[in-house]
Amino acid sequence: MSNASHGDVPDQELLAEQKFIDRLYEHVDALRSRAEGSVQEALEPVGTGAQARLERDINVAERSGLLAALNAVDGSLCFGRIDLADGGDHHIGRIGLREDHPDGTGERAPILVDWRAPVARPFYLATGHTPMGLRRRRHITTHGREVTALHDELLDLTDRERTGHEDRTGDAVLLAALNTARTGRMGDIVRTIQADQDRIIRAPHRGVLVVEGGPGTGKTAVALHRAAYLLYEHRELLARRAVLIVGPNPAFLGYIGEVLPSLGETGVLLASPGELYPGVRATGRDTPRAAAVKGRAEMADVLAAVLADRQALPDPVIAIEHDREVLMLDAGLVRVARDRTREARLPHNVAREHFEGHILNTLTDMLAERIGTDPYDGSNLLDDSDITQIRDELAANPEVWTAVDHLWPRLTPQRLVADFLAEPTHLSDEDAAVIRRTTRAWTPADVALLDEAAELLGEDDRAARAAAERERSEKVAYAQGVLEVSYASRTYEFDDKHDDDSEVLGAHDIIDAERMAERQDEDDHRSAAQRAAADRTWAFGHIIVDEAQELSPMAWRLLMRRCPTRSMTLVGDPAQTAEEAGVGSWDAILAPYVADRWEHTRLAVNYRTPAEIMDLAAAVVRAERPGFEPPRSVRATGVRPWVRAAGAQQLAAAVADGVAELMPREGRLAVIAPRELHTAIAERVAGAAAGQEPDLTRAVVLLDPRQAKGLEFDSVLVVEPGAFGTSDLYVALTRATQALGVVHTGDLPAGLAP
Ligand SMILES: Nc1ncnc2c1ncn2[C@@H]1O[C@H](COP(=O)(O)OP(=O)(O)OP(=O)(O)O)[C@@H](O)[C@H]1O
Repeated sequence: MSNASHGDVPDQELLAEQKFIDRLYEHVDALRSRAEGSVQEALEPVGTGAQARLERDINVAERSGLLAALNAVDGSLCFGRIDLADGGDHHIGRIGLREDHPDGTGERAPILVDWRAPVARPFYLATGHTPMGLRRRRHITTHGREVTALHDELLDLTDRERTGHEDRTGDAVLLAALNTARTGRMGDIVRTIQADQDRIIRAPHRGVLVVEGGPGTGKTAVALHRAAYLLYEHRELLARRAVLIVGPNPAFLGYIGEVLPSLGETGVLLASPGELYPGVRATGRDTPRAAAVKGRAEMADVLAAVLADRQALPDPVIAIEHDREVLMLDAGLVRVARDRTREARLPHNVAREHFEGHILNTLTDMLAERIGTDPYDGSNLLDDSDITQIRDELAANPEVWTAVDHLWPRLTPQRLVADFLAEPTHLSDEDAAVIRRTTRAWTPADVALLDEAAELLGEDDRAARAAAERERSEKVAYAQGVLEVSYASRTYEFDDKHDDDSEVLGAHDIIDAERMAERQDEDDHRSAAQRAAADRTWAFGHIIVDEAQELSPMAWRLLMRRCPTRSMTLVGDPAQTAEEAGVGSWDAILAPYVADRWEHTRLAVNYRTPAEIMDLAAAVVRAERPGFEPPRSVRATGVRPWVRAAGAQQLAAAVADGVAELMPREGRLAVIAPRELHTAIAERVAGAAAGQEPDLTRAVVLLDPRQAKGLEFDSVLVVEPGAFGTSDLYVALTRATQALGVVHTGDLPAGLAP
């Protein structure tokens, strides 16, 4: 709330900001109604001409992109202002806006600076020691379109002017954000990005950037804001190639799903590792052991060996009847054909054509020798055209194809992996038993195997590709012409940069000629992210992986294939590793792909968990690893967490009491308990959301420790901590922003016991 008290005297500073914000919204409303009108217009039927349809597509893409961005930022458009030491100021907001210059020259002057623009950077980094040319930084708090508070920090310590809104400690806005009741959906942090976070968000590093930090250090927030920043900074490339954000499970992706739209960005694909194989929904669940076996790097070799077994040899011969002759394909002949085919080092399905050729040649030679040999001198009486005719006739014999199908079958990834999981080979008996499949459902760990299989098999689509390529080059030439027209007529002012080749969302920026040509197909109006979701071989412009410590080596192989440029941001915390399948160190993850060419950064301040709770959580880890250092909590609340014993029969009742006690007036509470207790607890805690993907926006949510990963709540009640492993317990204890209780019947783990 406003920190200035002026009695009945209107606060001039507030009034001035309100006037400015009103002007911004007038501008936005005008832009919006123009954009709405033109989307409508652009959607009007346009006849059947290719050119008309293409122009309509450009218009719809361009205008609806602008509209979506304007809608997304409504209500929190502008949140800051910087006053420069040499006069002048800039307002900072979620998007940049320009308006007509008052001098009527037709110039368009920036009135709101996008938070990602270089001009806005001092807003996040300037300090009294390093003012970066600033005199003052102002945080503007709004409720809807109304300005409700201002917080000013003087950065020029010699300046005597006061506004009446001074924030002496400089952290009032941050602390208010941290103490706000949670909604069950992660919010953006664009108003209060801290300097160490800003450096990561804007890191110019183009390769792999690893961001490590303990619970609540803002790793997820930073990763998402980095995505938004990169989309701004490299809009042309990234809008075309899309950004992929990988999170541990669909519930987590739902939790973070609103952050980027609130920053005006929608061209991003969010997916969990189980969603990365188009056409497959991984609804099954593996045991941790099975996921670990399936995730091992050796599985790549195992699958290759499994596939090699499918390139069979006759046992002992295959007899083919042809033209009253019987041709015998024996193991020796087929081995030669197989070795020659393998030498080409092509994926299995692509290599099949070679194998067919070798087998046909073998049979042709056999037959030619049999029917064409001169009985007197042993020479062959057949000429080339006879040989060709024999070959053609053999190629028309279905028995030949039955043999080829047996010896070198065409396979889909699904077939190969399903057969392997039904009867696993090339593994120890113990590992085979662990992964043998009992249901038909695919699991997230299977997805990496399917992807590996798809690589090994390849797709024999050369004929289709050649035809598509011919057609496409004609369209590209045509689309290039249309784009040139679009570039010449770029107009609108969704921009705060002065140079003209920056961030305007023009058709020329978001779509290049090739993509435009593809889009020309009447029913393909998909965005890059949508196209990427449907294409296993899509190469993303950038990949962000959250909870990166959980991914298995096989999952890394899949992700690295999706990002040939290795432009990636990986965030994680090895101390929170839950999955057996997870890789132990960044080195182990990255060495096979980028050797040591990756950067490591660390976040050390915990913005979520108050110091009192963090002390307890750290004690649990220290009991196992004495030197363990948790991140430093940015605030203390004075509220101590409590630990209570309950009788075995009273556990559910004690949980219900704990919930009543910890229930925040506003906000969310989570009960984190072993899954086998969920039914009993749900009976006592009315209205709690539960299940595989519980609705996190409900007041009370019942989770197991794995589901709690990455989430946060105002209050948390941890039940039966003795049943959790150390890292799961560490995760569970660090989810609360305000209050924590623990209820147990059994022994307490070391660190929690008094
Ligand atoms: N600069 C900031 N301003 C306001 N809130 C912040 C800031 N940085 C982080 N937060 C908040 O702190 C909380 C924790 O952030 P986040 O979930 O990104 O942490 P994390 O490192 O991913 O945690 P974990 O590893 O425990 O999942 C979130 O509510 C986030 O909005």
